[in-house]
Amino acid sequence: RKLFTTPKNLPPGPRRWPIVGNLLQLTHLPHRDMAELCRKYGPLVYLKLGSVDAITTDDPATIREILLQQDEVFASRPRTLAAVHLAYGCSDVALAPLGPGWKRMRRICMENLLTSKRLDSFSAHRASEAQHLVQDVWARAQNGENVNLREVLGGFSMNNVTRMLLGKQYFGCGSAGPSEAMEFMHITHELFRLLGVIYLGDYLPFWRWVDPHGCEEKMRKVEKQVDDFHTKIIEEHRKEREKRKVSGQQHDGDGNMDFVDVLLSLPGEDGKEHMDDVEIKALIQDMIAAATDTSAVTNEWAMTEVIKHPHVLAKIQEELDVVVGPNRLVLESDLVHLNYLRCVVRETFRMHPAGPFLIPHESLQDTKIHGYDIPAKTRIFINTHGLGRNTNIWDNVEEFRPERHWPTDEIVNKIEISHGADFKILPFSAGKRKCPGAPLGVTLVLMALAQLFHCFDWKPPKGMKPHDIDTNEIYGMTMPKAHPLMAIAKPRLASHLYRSK
Ligand code: HEM
Repeated sequence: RKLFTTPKNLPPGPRRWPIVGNLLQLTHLPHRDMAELCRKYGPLVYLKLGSVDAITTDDPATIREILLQQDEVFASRPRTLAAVHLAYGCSDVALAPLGPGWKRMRRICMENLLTSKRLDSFSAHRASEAQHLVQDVWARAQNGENVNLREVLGGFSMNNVTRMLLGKQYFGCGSAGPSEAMEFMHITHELFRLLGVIYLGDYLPFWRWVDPHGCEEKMRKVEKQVDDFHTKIIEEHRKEREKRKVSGQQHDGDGNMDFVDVLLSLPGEDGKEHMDDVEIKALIQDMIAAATDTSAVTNEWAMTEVIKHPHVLAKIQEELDVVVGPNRLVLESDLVHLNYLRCVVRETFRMHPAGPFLIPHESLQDTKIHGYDIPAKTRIFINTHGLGRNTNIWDNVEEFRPERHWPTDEIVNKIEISHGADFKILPFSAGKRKCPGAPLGVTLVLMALAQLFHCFDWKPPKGMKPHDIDTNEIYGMTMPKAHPLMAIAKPRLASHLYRSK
């Protein structure tokens, strides 16, 4: 067939081996390998991963071309085995291919779950979780313990998300109970891990039949556990609704409804009275996966960099002392005024983006970028980690310097924490697939950081200097720090503020 087809003018890239293509050139940190390839071959690089065509880029103009100019072509998702097993056959939002199914599920999210009105209705929950975070760290600080920031920040994100989605708190005084919390944590961790794995069976069809590490078997096991968990949650909610109906009790408005309640009350497709359980489960599953890990990972990185740079901590606290003062805790309404902290978050996203490759996109048809041929079904690795360290657009890329985001030429109203018109950072992506939870994500990140820096001084554990703290990462769907961040917290406000309800 090769003799009769016109050879494709593919983007430049490394030499490929038969069958495996470039798969063996990728290490356990593929975002770093791909950034290296962009340095060598240019802003757009072609790779053959087994039988799959792939391109990668860390260049703002090329990213804009893919996510905005050619959004229709590149906004689909590959049907990976993890997506099939762990996202209800790709019937969710995040891993669904572009099409009417994705469009409908995304609209349900945008119009019913992630509206500002709905998010506002959970502000009291968020305030109580912020208070709980402060009390938790305070208790640990009183005992002179090192604080495991991964644990406390993970608990904060998880509780916020599960209270909003499922009406349950998993950690702390009102929690659902230790065994249920452990079960939930275990399932979600395993799910994240499997979603992040580059599974060879997706690239080399024969590998799937051999599956020497039993990867697909593990996916099936987690698929079943997740489904049992969601079935239980839906049944509990149905029973509650039934009880309320029998006792004639009403929700006061829909302000008290968690996401499962909302989804149970929505009509289904084609005139059905209700949405299917599978659709509800897929959406809930998506929201838990998309919201918890991203915000917790970002917070741990921000804390890491700030504790490594004491002068940054001092500047954040200076701002907090002016905006909030020493006599109360931070409120959500303060967050828009914390511009230096907002620069810290932008700088964190530059150096440690939560999704190093966003969620991989896939092209729907043959197209061209910069004159090169891009075949249909090409997998797109937009390298946000490489973008933040691209020396063509950033100076001193390894230096954590929030000031670089402070505008020089205008009066600062509010520092935006998104990609910005120049596409130099891309924490929430852009175009059709951009993150629909960005406002909530930004609030969760800013709130946790503002509370922790306002209430406490932070130092590395005894015997360590700030610059000893490591910043190694682990690759996955999200990219956490390799080792949990431990630090010493010293309260800096009057003690009654830590105890108040
Ligand atoms: C700091 C927090 C967060 C970060 C950094 C983040 C980042 C991202 C990124 C990079 C994507 C992939 C976009 C693409 O593939 O082009 C994404 C997708 C998504 N995010 Fe977020 N996110 C965060 C919080 C949230 C929250 C709180 C929710 C919902 C409650 C959420 C829901 C989603 C969904 C549903 C998608 C899939 C969108 C689609 O495929 O159409 N995210 N997010």
